[in-house]
Amino acid sequence: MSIHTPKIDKKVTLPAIGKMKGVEPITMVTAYDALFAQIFDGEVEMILVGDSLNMSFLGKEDTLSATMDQMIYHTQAVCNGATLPVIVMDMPFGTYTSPEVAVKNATRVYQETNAQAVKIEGGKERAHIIEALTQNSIAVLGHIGLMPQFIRSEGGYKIRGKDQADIDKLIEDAKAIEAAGAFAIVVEGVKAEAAKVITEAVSVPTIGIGAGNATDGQVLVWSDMFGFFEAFKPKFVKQYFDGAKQVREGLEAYRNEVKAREFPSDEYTY
Ligand SMILES: Nc1nc(=O)c2c([nH]1)NC[C@@H]1CN(c3ccc(C(=O)N[C@@H](CCC(=O)O)C(=O)O)cc3)CN21
Ligand SMILES: CC(C)C(=O)C(=O)O
Repeated sequence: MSIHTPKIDKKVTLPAIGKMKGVEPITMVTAYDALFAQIFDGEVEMILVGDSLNMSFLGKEDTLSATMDQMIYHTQAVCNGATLPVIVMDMPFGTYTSPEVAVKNATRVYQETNAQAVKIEGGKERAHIIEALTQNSIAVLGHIGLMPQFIRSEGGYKIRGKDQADIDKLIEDAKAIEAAGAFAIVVEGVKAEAAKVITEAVSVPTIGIGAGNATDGQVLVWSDMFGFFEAFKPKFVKQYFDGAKQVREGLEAYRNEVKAREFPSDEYTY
């Protein structure tokens, strides 16, 4: 039905993502269902089925209680809606505690969904997990910097890369997960200067969120960028659409018409 012409007209592959570094910024958004995935199909190179869905779909306070079953269900929905972007599923908290556990859980992602990769939070300390996954032919998107699955143990969401020691640690993390085989790395909540040097230190693309504009790509949570998520608004969120406001206006019009017996008019009546 759409008269819209998509920007991307063929399947995006993981090697194609790698080749975009230094050539063209990579665009990524989250999606949790088929309807929005269908709208995003052909518009962005990558879609993340983020465990942020625990907050912006399920309404919980943090991401920690997301489960494999829940993530797989949403990833199936997203894969039903979008076929062109690389689709990445976030591995939930506690599902990659050892190489064996990680391989067992991530194998389900390839067997039960059409996702091309999984995302794992963690730097050097998780490199052996990423290595086990990639050696078992499961593609991994790394994730360093502010890592939401660490919120309780860290005592909050903390911006990283504020001093040279932390920048050095982040570079070490990025290099370790690149060496372990990650095809790209999400760099979240990091000072722009730090994200720039991290990006320069690795040969795989960095995908930034709250990490300035020197990374090789950007990712945003769809419900943040379109104004549906109202629980909080981090500084890095740019709102491109006023979703909640538009929906409320639509609902008010509907309510008024129903109350006035104006809807359904003849046009909508058998
Ligand atoms: N809807 C949504 N959007 C997200 O970007 C997101 C999620 N959910 N859930 C998982 C994580 C959590 N994220 C967050 C949450 C809060 C801040 C935050 O409060 N940031 C403060 C700065 C904190 C500091 O200075 O140390 C801010 O004011 O931006 C940042 C990232 C990003 N992720
Ligand atoms: C914020 C992004 C990068 C994420 O991990 C998520 O959506 O869960």
